[in-house]
Amino acid sequence: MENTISGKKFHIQWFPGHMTKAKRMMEANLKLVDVVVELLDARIPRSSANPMLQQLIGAKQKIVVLNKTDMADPERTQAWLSYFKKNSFTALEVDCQKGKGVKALVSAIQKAGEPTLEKWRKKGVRNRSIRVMIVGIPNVGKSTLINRLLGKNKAAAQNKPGVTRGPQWVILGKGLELLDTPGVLWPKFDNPETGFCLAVTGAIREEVFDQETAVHILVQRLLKLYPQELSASYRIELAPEDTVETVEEKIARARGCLKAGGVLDMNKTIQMILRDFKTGKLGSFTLEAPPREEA
Ligand SMILES: Nc1nc2c(ncn2[C@@H]2O[C@H](COP(=O)(O)OP(=O)(O)OP(=O)(O)O)[C@@H](O)[C@H]2O)c(=O)[nH]1
Repeated sequence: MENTISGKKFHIQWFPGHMTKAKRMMEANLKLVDVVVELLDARIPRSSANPMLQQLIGAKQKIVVLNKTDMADPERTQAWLSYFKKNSFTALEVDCQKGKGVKALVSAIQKAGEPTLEKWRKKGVRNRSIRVMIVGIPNVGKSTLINRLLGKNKAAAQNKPGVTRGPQWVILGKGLELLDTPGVLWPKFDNPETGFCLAVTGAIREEVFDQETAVHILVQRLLKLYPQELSASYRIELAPEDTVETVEEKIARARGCLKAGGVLDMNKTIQMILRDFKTGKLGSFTLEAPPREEA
């Protein structure tokens, strides 16, 4: 993929090959479940969704869950939840790291599974559990959510895309059974904007995109959306004549990113900004607004 975004060329070296196996496995597993929980990154609800999922799950019940809300703009999270609800989706917010919203999710799954149970009851089956599966793009927090639902550290959660494996059903209690293996949705790169959002939030490995360009676009975006927060976070004064480059230099100076001889170390600065954004240290930012708001 190569294209321009905000006047800058943004290229992602993406080889979808290794996602094919994950996709096949997910398709097979989807057939086994009653309720699908689609986990999205609250900072990029559009880019972290894969529209193909809807085709794959057909008429099955789906719950949209915005995760990492601790790192997202609360106002935009509410706007996205309203948007999903208006479009007839059950939508919730969670912070899987702290376990916020997980109880409400369990209730929502029980509610979503009720029509299936009703069908089974009509056939005379009384003790059938609701079968659930979590799906989402790499690094969105699937394993962390499974751990939260299990209440113990069973599935391995690591901050590296593509590490979740090992299928089996686990009993959650409350009439719920969870597929231990989440469905890994392949990231979509239908436009450079999506690629950029996936890159700066950690859904794709840093080796496959140009960090400098990604950070330039990120700083440009933050200057537009969250200038006060950016200025407060790095303790820099912003001026009307500032450009992305001058702002990055101010950040380098404020953070003492210097090479020998007092020269600004822009490489180090770029990596620091990217890390600060990814980990939420920079602030609670959401890069995408729901469709109607943007009009
Ligand atoms: N701040 C924050 N971090 C989170 C949250 N949920 C998950 N994380 C972090 O995000 C990273 C990825 O989480 P995982 O649970 O491994 O994600 P995954 O979707 O299973 O990842 P893959 O195995 O790559 O598909 C980890 O460092 C988690 O600690 C959250 O709500 N807030």
